[in-house]
Amino acid sequence: MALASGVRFAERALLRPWALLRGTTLGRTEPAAGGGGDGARRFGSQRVLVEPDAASGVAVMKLRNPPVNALSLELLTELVISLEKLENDKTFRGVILTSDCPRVFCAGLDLTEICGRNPAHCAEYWKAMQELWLRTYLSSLVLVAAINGACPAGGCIIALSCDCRVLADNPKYRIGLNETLLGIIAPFWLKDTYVNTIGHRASEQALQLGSLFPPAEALQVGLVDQVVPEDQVQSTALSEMARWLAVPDHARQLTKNMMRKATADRLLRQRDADTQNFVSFVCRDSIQKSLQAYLEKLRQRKG
Ligand SMILES: CCCCCCCCCC/C=C/CC(=O)SCCNC(=O)CCNC(=O)[C@H](O)C(C)(C)COP(=O)(O)OP(=O)(O)OC[C@H]1O[C@@H](n2cnc3c(N)ncnc32)[C@H](O)[C@@H]1OP(=O)(O)O
Repeated sequence: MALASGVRFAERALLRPWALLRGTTLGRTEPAAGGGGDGARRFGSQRVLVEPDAASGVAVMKLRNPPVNALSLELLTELVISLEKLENDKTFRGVILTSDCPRVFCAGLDLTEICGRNPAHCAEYWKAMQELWLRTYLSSLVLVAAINGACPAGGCIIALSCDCRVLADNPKYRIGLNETLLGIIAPFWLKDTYVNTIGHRASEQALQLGSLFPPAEALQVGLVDQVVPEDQVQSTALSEMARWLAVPDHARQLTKNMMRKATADRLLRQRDADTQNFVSFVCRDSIQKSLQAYLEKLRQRKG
């Protein structure tokens, strides 16, 4: 189903979220393997698998957009809706966000969504990206990122929007904002998220250099909170979750809001201008050429 253009993503998501899904099966509920009662039923969509555990109030949300969980418009939409669904269900207090794709947590923006596309599509795409960031950054739930693969750019931003990050100890699983290496610029709210996590000087250096940090360095700079052997990522994420859930919700939520609201408000105040900046920037011929060359390099690297 083609999406009507010109209508704000957020408005449509609030009014008729299902209409945003193209060829998806969001809302499907099926029993988890070996599961029995309601607490073991999983739901989700084509690209986001949700395994809820009502007893603990924690859901595991798995990104599954193979091969690399690139943030397509569909994946962004499904993530927003799944998160909203859990937020609205008072059974749930926490979400562990992880990947269902081997070796990659999330490859960031789906470059095919902004390469060779018209301005209206780029605008719609960017609004969806803004929406996901706002939802995750301000979520009332405890969000723990169980980073079980490479985590560049937009993938890093999703992880940084969580409250806590556990990274698998594998030198190939690098994390950071590498936009400059693609010839593009992280917008101010990505930069703000970085600064809020690792501080101004470290961000200044890492953003300009487009650094992707291997696990030990990511831990050292403060991009992640724990680095553990790969087979312990989920259990460590659950332990972290327990630590965060031990705090009364209202106190934790108000504190989170106090820490993050100003950063989110900055985007909310200039969301349309940010979209226009993005569109006019990525639609430049020179930027399109850079993106095209980068995609080509990725495709050739494989062979
Ligand atoms: C002045 C005003 C300023 C205005 C603001 C401007 C704002 C600009 C936008 C800023 C935001 C940017 C955020 C981003 O997220 S940009 C995206 C950056 N992402 C990357 O650089 C990651 C690229 N991918 C990789 O490094 C690797 O793929 C990987 C994630 C490490 C995994 O490696 P692996 O070896 O397992 O897999 P392959 O490399 O072989 O990839 C498999 C196929 O997937 C395709 N692919 C990979 N990444 C992407 C992607 N991000 N988008 C689309 N497609 C991707 C790859 O080409 C392979 O495809 P193929 O099978 O067809 O060959």
